[in-house]
Amino acid sequence: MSKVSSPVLLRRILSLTRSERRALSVGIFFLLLGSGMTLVFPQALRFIIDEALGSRNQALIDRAALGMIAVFALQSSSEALRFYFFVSAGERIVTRLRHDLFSSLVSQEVAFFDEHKTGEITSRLTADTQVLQNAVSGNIATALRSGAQAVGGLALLLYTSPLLTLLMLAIVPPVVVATVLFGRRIRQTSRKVQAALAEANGVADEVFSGIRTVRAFAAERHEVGRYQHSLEHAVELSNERSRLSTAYVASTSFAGLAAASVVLWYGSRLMLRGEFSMGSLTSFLVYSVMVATALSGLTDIWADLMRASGSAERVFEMLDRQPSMPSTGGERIRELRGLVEFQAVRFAYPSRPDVPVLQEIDLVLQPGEVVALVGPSGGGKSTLAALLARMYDPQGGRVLVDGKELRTLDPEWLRQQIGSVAQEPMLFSGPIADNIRYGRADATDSEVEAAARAANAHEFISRFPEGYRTLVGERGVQLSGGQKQRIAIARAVLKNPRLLVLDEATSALDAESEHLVQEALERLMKGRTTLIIAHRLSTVIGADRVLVLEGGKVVQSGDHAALMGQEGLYRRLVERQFVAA
Ligand SMILES: Nc1ncnc2c1ncn2[C@@H]1O[C@H](COP(=O)(O)OP(=O)(O)OP(=O)(O)O)[C@@H](O)[C@H]1O
Repeated sequence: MSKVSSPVLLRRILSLTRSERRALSVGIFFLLLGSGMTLVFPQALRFIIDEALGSRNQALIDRAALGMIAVFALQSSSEALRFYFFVSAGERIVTRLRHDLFSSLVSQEVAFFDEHKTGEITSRLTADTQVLQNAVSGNIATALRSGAQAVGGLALLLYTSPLLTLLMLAIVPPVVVATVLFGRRIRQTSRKVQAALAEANGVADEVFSGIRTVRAFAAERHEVGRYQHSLEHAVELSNERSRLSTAYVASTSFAGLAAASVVLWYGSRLMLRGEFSMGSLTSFLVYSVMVATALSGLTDIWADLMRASGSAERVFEMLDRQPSMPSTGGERIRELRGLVEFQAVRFAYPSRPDVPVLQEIDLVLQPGEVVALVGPSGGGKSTLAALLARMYDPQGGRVLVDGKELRTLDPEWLRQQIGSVAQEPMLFSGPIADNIRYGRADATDSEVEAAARAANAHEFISRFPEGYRTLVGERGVQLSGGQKQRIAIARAVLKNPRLLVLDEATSALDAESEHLVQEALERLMKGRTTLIIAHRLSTVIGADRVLVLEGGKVVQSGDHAALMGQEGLYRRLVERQFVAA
């Protein structure tokens, strides 16, 4: 489960702070000042008891009290400043971390997203990084302060009485053993807790994005149950973690306070024998409680850091993950003609490697040719289209454009050459114009409008009071299916690609809408090499060639008329499926 050792992880967590060295140095300065002031306090106490009370001198008592107030004022303001510098640095660190993590996530190959739920991924981005932020801004600061107090306190203890100090230090070895034993288990459990929380997040995310389906099936109670179940798992694990942490913290803090009691006992005997003054014993005790508290604070923080390490492991794992498919780099073809070839292509989805989806596909699309894919559901049509856009790499055979294998081409460039219109186009929240511009951010307003006209979208857009500035919500819910399709077509028009991958909507549009979409698509396909997953008779009739895909193989190919002339799947499909079209 945990592959990295704690020191390596801690070093990596610490390395995050490098960019904030200045702010943190200032924070550490105030931290040391504050801790120093805390250490001065017992000295003042000793002074009051031994000197001022001893000599019954009122003026000395007044001076000592004033001095103490000054010490505390300095200590509190240093603490406040320390807090401010550490927390603000922590915010900046985690912001940068989230940015880097997000960049790494979005550049992962598509197959990665098949294997991970979106909720799980966003949980890494938010929950895990939050735990890290707490570690960086809170725990490290407190650890430094406790460390400074422990070291300073010990030095003063040694100075006051080496013998009592050694007595006190007898607790160190058992505490170290407990730290090592508990630390490891806490970290492992923590990792599991974060994973379980991510799982629960995944469920929530799925339900929210599919809320219409949930509502339609009145499945709210079922989903609440599912969420509850995954939460319970997280709670179980986090209870286990709490048990471990509390047992650890309680036993170590008991050890510390027990040691202080032993010191009190032995110190009192020394005082009775006249070897120790009252003030020294008091200050010694305060120092030992201080050191014990600091040490138990340190163990507390250690437990917290181990928790953070569980999250850190997950975050760093993701941050370091190299996508199996690069997103840039490679050759660019100067004047793309649009010749597409599939040569003996074999493919299975990486998430289900033993289920072959495409088998020995051989296919040539001449520049400008429109090829329609038809076939029974699950036959592999969408998969074939996805391979052309290089969403995945085939396990066998090659896909080429203009004679160059896709793997050798710059993926970013390749995707600029491909326009795609999905069955349910995805619109991003923002103005309509920005959505059309998605494929070409530098397009001018008049270019956007021209594209919308070509896509038969201009008219309905200009009917909105705000025209092209109309906002579409998340997933563009307030637009109809046909309108979304036309926005997606406008996007493709604006991009002006050589290659097109189209997925016709299966859902029936009303006749008017249907006609507008169809017309826009025809305009878009003109002169471009097009692979279209066809659901309408008019599309297959208009295509230069039709391929019938069944069980991942091309079982028939030819134009509509030729295929209708043959006994076979195509004719059956047309008679059955397209009858109504
Ligand atoms: N992301 C994925 N991960 C794993 N398997 C997948 C994935 N997408 C599709 N499949 C599987 O691959 C096979 C082919 O699916 P594909 O979507 O290519 O078929 P299709 O012919 O386009 O079907 P439809 O007409 O219903 O859209 C199916 O068995 C499907 O279960």
